[in-house]
Amino acid sequence: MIRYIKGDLLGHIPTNPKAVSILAHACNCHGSWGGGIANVIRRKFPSTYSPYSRHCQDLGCDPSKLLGTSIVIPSESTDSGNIKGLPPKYIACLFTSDFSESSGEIVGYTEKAVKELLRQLEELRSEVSLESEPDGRLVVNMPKINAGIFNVPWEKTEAVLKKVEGVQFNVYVFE
Ligand SMILES: Nc1ncnc2c1ncn2[C@@H]1O[C@H](COP(=O)(O)OP(=O)(O)OC[C@H]2O[C@H](OP(=O)(O)O)[C@H](O)[C@@H]2O)[C@@H](O)[C@H]1O
Repeated sequence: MIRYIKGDLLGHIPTNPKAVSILAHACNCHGSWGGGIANVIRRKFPSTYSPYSRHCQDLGCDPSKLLGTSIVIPSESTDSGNIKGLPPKYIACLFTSDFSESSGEIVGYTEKAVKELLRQLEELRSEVSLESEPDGRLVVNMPKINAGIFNVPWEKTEAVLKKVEGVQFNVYVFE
């Protein structure tokens, strides 16, 4: 299920103030958050950049080992992107492209990475109170992933996200 919310993803506040919010974004395999929302996340949640970058280096920045996978990185409470009184946000990295993939390939990797993310979150929720809907479905907050620097028409990514069950996607639309 997709819910569109007008506004800045970084300003997301969960309905339950005790819940940990997941902010997901599309990542490359080079270990760089240079532009777009990745650069904003790097500035707002600096504690999450090294774990992302190290993860890429550890796998030799090898697209064949990274594309279609995801990692979840808890931010530090000292990161300026965290909101006072709320638990530190967790940043989810979806490895969807390495700049040489076609739109179709990016969409395929997006589906795999999102499903892997959900598997990780289902395990994590036994230890951490993750943001969820009243019916228990996990909530994943994201921008229109792939629709900027990765240059994939949003409708293609949207079609894939619509097929994923058991999760509520909050897609923030930055005006
Ligand atoms: N605060 C905000 N709240 C809500 N929505 C926001 C927003 N700020 C921007 N948007 C929108 O969010 C969509 C995605 O646009 P982006 O271009 O960011 O990401 P993308 O997924 O296409 O591409 C990933 C590569 O971008 C970087 O590349 P570099 O490092 O520079 O090489 C990464 O590292 C990857 O490699 C566009 O609709 C933006 O309008």
